[in-house]
Parts: sequence; C-alpha cells; structure tokens
Amino acid sequence: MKLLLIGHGKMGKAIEAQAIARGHQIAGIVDPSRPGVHISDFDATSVDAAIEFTHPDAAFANVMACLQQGLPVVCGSTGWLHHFPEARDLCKETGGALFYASNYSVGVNLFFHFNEYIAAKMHQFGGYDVQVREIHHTQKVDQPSGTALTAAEGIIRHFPAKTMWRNEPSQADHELAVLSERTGSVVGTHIVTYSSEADTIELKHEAHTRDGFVQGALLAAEWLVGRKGVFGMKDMLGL
Ligand SMILES: NC(=O)C1=CN([C@@H]2O[C@H](COP(=O)(O)OP(=O)(O)OC[C@H]3O[C@@H](n4cnc5c(N)ncnc54)[C@H](O)[C@@H]3O)[C@@H](O)[C@H]2O)C=CC1
Ligand SMILES: O=C(O)C1=N[C@H](C(=O)O)C[C@H](O)C1
Repeated sequence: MKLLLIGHGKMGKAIEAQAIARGHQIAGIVDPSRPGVHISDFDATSVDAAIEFTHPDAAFANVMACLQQGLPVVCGSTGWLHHFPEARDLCKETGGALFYASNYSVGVNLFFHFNEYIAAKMHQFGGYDVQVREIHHTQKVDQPSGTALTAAEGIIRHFPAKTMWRNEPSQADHELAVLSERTGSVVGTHIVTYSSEADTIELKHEAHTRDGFVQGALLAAEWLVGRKGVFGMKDMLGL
C-alpha cells in the first residue's frame, strides 16, 4: 500500500518503521517538522490510505482535509471527538472512508469488550461502586485519555447507576470518576475497579510498548482499502 503519514512523532515514526517492514510504501509525511508538504498535495491516485496521529487541536482539520481529497483515513488522535459528527457527515457526503479508534491495540479492544460485559453483570448486583483510572507519560496533552473515555462510555451504557463521568474524584453516586495520572514514560495503563465493603474486582490493561497501537493502525489501513463508510475496531475485529 501507498501510505500518507500525518504526524511524525512517537506514533508516526513507529508506524513508518513497521509499515516499511510490512512492505508498504510511504507516499508522504505531513508534519510541521517538514514544512511545504500538505495533505492537499495528495489524492487517491498517489495514496491508498492516510494514517493520522497528531494532536487534539490538529486532528479534526486533518481528517476533514483527507476526506475532501478523497483519501481513506485511519485516525488515532484523541481529544477531538466533540467534532466527530461533522467528520462522519463529510465522510457520508463524499462517499469516503474513515476509521477511528481511541486505541488500536487488539488487547485494549478485548479489554473494552470485557469491560462492557462486566459492567452489565455488576449492574445486576448491588453494593459496588466503580471507577476508571488511566496512567500515561508526561508528554500526553489530553486527559482523560481517549481509551479511558471509551471505557467510561461502555460502563455508562451498561451500568445505569452511573449517568455521567467526571475527571476527578466524586462523591456523587451517579458520577463515574475517571482519574488521570501523568508519570515518567508510561505507555498507557487503564484500570477499571469495582469496590464493595467486602472486596475489590479489577480489570487492567497495561501497554508495555507502542507495538500494539502500531500494528492495529496498520491492520486498520489494510482493512479500510476498498471500503466506504465510517468504521471502528468493533467492525474490523467482529467484537
Ligand atoms: N488510538 C491509539 O491507539 C493511540 C492514539 N494516540 C494518540 O495519537 C496522538 C499522537 O500521539 P504521539 O505520536 O504519541 O504524539 P507526539 O507528540 O509524539 O507526535 C505528534 C506529532 O504530530 C505532529 N503534528 C502536530 N500538529 C500537526 C498537524 N497539524 N499536522 C501534522 N502533524 C502535526 C507533531 O509535530 C508531532 O510530530 C495523540 O492524540 C495520542 O493520544 C497515541 C497512541 C495510540
Ligand atoms: O497519548 C498516548 O500515548 C496514548 N493515547 C491514547 C489515549 O488517549 O487513549 C491511547 C494510548 O493509551 C496511548
């Protein structure tokens, strides 16, 4: 495949290396460190898919630009989802292809699946409170993490005692506390904890490296080619 990489930071560089190892070509790299290269320089004749990992403030414009250029786009940037409905609408209008995941690791997507199952089960029993905790490296700019928000939304859908989340400790029974910690170079750890007076049950995912995110994003780009519409990991993995 001919790939356009948008963002050449920790994720973009790791995706570039893994893409080349898998036999893909890098058609271009768009990043402020490479002035003069723009998404508008590319179209569907030169690029099979764009992969976007940038910044919460940049992702929406990049995704819209890809859709306007007719480029299938795999986006992993977090912190911009309040704009997602506009991107979905443009994707439909243009007959384009958009793949989004707050976390491309297959392991995290199993964690999301088990999280929803556990939330529905725990709802059947009284006496437990639930909270979400995420720990990341100090360079991370958004909080809570996109992954923690996906987990929180999964809990809220299946555990009706919680109707909203809050990014701080909460004494209100209906609020799901989603706590964020920034320390060292932690790649990404997410923990869902159910506590009662009698016991504690935890579901934890700890990324050891970025390899899981990278492999998932490349799988998504390969899977997206030839498809039209808006997709996520559940579509690709059949979860
Ligand atoms: N969905 C997932 O599986 C994962 C998502 N992420 C998310 O991906 C994003 C990027 O993460 P990292 O690579 O760790 O960050 P990073 O800070 O290492 O790299 C971001 C890169 O984007 C570039 N950039 C900034 N504005 C840009 C623009 N307008 N156009 C093109 N490039 C631009 C920066 O110059 C930088 O090179 C974050 O939002 C992070 O939360 C990170 C890991 C996994
Ligand atoms: O910024 C990161 O590093 C990560 N961001 C994603 C998120 O916000 O959930 C995914 C992963 O946890 C790493």
